[in-house]
Amino acid sequence: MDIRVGNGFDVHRFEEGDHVVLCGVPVPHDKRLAGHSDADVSMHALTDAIYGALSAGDIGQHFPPSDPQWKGANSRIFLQHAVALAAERGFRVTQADVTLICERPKIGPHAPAMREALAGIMGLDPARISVKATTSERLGFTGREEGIAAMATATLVAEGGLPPPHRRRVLSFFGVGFLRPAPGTWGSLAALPFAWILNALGGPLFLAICAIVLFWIGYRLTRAEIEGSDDHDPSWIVLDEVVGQWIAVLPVAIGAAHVGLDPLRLWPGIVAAFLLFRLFDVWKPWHVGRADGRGDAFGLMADDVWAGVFAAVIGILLAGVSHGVMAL
Ligand SMILES: Nc1ccn([C@@H]2O[C@H](COP(=O)(O)O)[C@@H](O)[C@H]2O)c(=O)n1
Ligand SMILES: C[C@@]1(CO)OP(=O)(O)OP(=O)(O)OC[C@H]1O
Repeated sequence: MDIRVGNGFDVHRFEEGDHVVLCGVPVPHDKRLAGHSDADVSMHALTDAIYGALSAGDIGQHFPPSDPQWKGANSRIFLQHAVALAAERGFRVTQADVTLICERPKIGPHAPAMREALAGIMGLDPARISVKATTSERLGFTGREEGIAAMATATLVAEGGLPPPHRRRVLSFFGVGFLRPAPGTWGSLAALPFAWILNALGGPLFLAICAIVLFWIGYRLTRAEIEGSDDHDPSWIVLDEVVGQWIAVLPVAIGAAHVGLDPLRLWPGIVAAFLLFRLFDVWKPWHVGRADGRGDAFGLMADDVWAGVFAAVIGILLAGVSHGVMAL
């Protein structure tokens, strides 16, 4: 694990105006901050803290004040760029601490909204963001209310393993999870041809082993993906549906192997495994709901395992009824 810490500092002077923008939140004031952009001094300090942790220069190098396209720009553009650059290099911002230095306006009442705003921009849990303020005891330029200074610290963590873009490719089953509507259903559908290929390659036991390995991969990658995020069950993660669907279809593969047929010949069984798995995954009865309720990476993967197991058991019962009782 690679942990980096960066700091940032910025100052903007006051000019005539009626509000300031701090951490993305408009705060009523009898002056405004002057700058080439929206002069969000706190967001600039935080952006620089992230660039600092990455040893990636500073905000002025990425967004030169001489460039007219940044005139009046919303500073979230700068912060988002820094977070994206971190992700590109395999880092996730896990914590940020911002201190504003000014006599006025009072920051305390706006701090919760500021934390929320930064969290939204950075895709981070607000609990991992701090916004605080101090006066400078009327000393210096901040004490004379000529401007606002801000300092910030950011912690970045690279987990090792797959960098985030590749991780997302795997977790979304190579983009299937981004199909809309019903990404889980698309994930289940996409799982079926791969189940057929794996079964053709090594039989039902090989398919079962692949499901176990994929569960472990999905768990590790999901844990890395949702750690520090407030979304603990992103809908685009469908690797769990792939594992569940493979489990659901296992009895069909075993049955086909038993009678020496291609599983495709048992297509009603495959359709039943698909529909039953979707039913249990959406309905979330008993263990499925309990696993889902854990709200962690293990639960995200395990609820589909249970849905797959339920679908497999009901599938076996239905097969028993149709072949045994009804002699179809
Ligand atoms: N612009 C500011 C400045 C300060 N605060 C809050 O007031 C507390 C006391 O400030 P000191 O400079 O005397 O330490 C400070 O801890 C902040 O909570 C503020 O909200 N806005
Ligand atoms: C943000 C940029 C963007 O043009 O301009 P300013 O709003 O003036 O902010 P500052 O922190 O002085 O400098 C960085 C610039 O890159």
